[in-house]
Amino acid sequence: MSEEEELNITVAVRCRGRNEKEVKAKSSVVVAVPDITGTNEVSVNTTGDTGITAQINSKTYTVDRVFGPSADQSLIFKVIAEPLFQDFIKGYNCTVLVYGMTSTGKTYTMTGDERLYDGELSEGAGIIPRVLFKLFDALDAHNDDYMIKCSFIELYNEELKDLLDETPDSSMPKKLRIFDSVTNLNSSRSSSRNSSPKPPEGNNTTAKRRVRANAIYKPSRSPIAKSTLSSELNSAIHIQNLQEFHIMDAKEGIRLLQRGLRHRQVASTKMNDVSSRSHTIFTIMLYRKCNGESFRVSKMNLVDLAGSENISRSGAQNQRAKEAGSINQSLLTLGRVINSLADKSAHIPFRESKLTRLLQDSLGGNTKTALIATISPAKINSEETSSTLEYATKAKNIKNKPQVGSFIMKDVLVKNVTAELVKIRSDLLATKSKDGIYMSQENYKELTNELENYKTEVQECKRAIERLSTQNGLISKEKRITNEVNESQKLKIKKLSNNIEFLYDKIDRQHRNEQELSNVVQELMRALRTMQNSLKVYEDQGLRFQTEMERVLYENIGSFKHSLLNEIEKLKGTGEESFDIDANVDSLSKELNRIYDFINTSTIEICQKFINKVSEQTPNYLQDIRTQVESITKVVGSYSSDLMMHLSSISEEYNHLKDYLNEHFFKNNFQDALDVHVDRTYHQLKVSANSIFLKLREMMNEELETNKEIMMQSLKNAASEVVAKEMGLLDPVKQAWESSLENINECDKLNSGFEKDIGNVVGEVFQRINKGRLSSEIAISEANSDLSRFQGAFQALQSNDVIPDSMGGIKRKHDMLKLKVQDSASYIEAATQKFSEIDKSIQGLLNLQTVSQPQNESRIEGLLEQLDGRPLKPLGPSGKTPMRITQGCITNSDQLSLPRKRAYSISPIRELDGNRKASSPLKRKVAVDNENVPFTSQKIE
Ligand SMILES: Nc1ncnc2c1ncn2[C@@H]1O[C@H](COP(=O)(O)OP(=O)(O)OP(=O)(O)O)[C@@H](O)[C@H]1O
Repeated sequence: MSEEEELNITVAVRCRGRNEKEVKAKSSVVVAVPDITGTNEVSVNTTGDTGITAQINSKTYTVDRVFGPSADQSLIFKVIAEPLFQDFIKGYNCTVLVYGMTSTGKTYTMTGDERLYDGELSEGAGIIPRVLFKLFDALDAHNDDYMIKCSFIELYNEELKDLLDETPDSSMPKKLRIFDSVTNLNSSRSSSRNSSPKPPEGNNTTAKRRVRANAIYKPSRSPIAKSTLSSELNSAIHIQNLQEFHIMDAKEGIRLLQRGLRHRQVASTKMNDVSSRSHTIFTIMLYRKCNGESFRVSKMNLVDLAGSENISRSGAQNQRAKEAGSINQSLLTLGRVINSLADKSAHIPFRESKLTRLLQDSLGGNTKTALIATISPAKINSEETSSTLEYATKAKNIKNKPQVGSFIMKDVLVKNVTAELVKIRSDLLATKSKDGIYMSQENYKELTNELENYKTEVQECKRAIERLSTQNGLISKEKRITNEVNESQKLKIKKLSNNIEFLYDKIDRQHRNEQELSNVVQELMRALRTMQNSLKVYEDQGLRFQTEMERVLYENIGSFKHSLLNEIEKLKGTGEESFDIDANVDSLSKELNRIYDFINTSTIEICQKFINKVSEQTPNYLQDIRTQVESITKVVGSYSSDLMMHLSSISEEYNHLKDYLNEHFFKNNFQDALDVHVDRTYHQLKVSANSIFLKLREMMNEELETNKEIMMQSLKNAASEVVAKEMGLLDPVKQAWESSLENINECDKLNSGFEKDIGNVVGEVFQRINKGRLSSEIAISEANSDLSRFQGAFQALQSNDVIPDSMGGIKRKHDMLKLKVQDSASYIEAATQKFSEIDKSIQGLLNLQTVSQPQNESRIEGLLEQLDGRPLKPLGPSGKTPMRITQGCITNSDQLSLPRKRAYSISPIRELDGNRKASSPLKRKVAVDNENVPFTSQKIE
């Protein structure tokens, strides 16, 4: 490689396996890398898709080398660090950087396990320990003269710190300052950017001095005078006050590394338990004899950058956030520097941060540089992973012009080292001459003061320790007691928690019970409403039924009565008009049938509806039914008594008629038959009606009796009792429980009691419901059987042929009577004529009386005696002649040309003329033929 040849920065990616946190978070692997190495591509699928879409949504980055989770420390060293190391020992300045988000393995890669095991490194050792060991191995193998110095700096919050500085805390460590060196030993190779002013202490940096180091030179382990040698380097950057330590072997280098690491800023973050919060640079300076009198100077910077994480994701707060801010600020500038270098910009913003100033020579300078980007494979870090890879691929474009380092002449080197040695030796001599302790007066005083201060502090500390020990004893005792209390409280809490769980369970169950009860109550209310509606309908129907019954009965009874009265009137009249009992009897019969039908239909309908409703609804509303049925029963009772009244009034009317007929017309055996029929008919009617209503009433009563006190009331009581108890007990229990845990036990007891009660009550309710349902079912079946009995009764009533027979008999008898009445009427008519004739004769006789009174009188009397032999009765107030029909036989058949048949004697009682003497009765004897009325009166002589 020619010295002026440009060389790209080597960029490698190291992807670790998923760590514990990522596995716990079930964050999938979104980074595709080989298991160990073998490719230069890495792809990230930020969407987390799988399959083909994963490939489509993946982004691939190309770098120089990619290492997977199984790539070990030795492989990384071998592939990335060793080539640079080889260049380093050849005299090139080299830099290895690790960059990446927190917890991705930067420190692991750069330092790893730096401990020695039996003087050997472990497998986990990172680049720095490996370089140290490799370096001495290589140099010793070549048997060259060399000198090695190390420094270790940290950049934390934009402040530089010498990690190897062991200045006591009491004395202020000297501040490190960065200077751009203009005194390059090899000015022709110096960077054009190295134009900063010369550092103040750079007085020994004489240009281009060639020093031949002595091969036997063994530098002291004490730090070389500050800035003495560093100022002579051809480094572009000079750090004032930085201590550099000679090391004789790798172990010394390891110890320095460990010393520096102890001083490093670490903190625990959300993402890394031991997170490096700073950028560190471990620098190894190699002075290696190249030819004759000169030594080649080369430097190796091993840079562990702080995490490039997102502040919010790292959980950084306050100090951590500030750190993250400045870390990110430095990295941001680094990114801009990388971008500018990659884009070959005219201005490279190295001076914008200390980090970029320190790395100035490594990036785009004459250093050989490798960048290892560390990444996480997990999806949760995919954003940062992409960002890291963006950086890495950008950095890959940076070109450096690596150059072999500067030289230092052996004599200069020896002179400087000798001067240092002399100083150390004089110090040593002075120390020996003063009994092993040398110190300036000033230092001694300072130290004595410090010692006194320390003593005082120690005394104070002792007292504080004693105080604290006493306190500690007390606290320990208290702690023990508290622990015991805690334990017992924990037990109590556990117990209480169990109780609470148990109570929650109970409350849940109670809620469910409440819910069920409220559903039952709602059901009951619904059933009640339905029943009320149904009963309203029943009431209406009952009323309509009653009204209709009353109407029908009144109408029929009235019309029947009316027609009877008419007939009677007719009979009482002249007898000329015949009365039509047929029609009345027919209409009565029809009306009765209609009433029966109506009663039958209505009752069946009512009963059917009732039964349907009873069947439909739960038995719980029977109490209401009972009330309603009671009212129906009352209505029916009153209707029944009304009916009975009507029937008795009908019966009375019939009795009147019967009496009348008995008294005035029927003096024969028909009356008995008529009586029997009439009585039987009305008895039938009465019996049927009574039986209908008795049955109805019986049915209702039975219904009520059976279901009495069982259903509605008990269930209602039970339900309200349960709800009241529930509500009464639940609220206090809840409140008591919430207000105090101590009450929980009490609540528990109450709840147990309550649970028992409610169990009993609910059991009772269910028993009653079952009982009620059974009773209801029995009642329904009984009602059904009653209904069928009832229907049977109606059918029997309807198919009763006694009534029509009776009616037929009545009719026939009536016909017969009618004929007789007609006969009677004809007879009466004939008799009237006869009477007229007799009257005329009497008139004649009376006229004659004036002529021969005594004679006439005796003749009339004789005549009258011939007629009847009865005295004449005075006339009634109506002026009509009352008649009496007496069944008998005509005794004197010779006097009348009538067949010897049944005869009726008519005894008209006429009002006598005022002239006529009351004491002279007229007697007549009339013979009547049944069929014809050939009526002949005896001539009065
Ligand atoms: N490739 C790896 N193989 C095995 N363990 C690893 C690997 N990379 C990282 N680790 C482990 O992961 C943990 C975090 O790594 P490390 O501290 O090196 O991360 P970091 O990038 O330096 O984080 P920070 O920026 O916070 O300092 C450590 O316990 C380390 O041992």
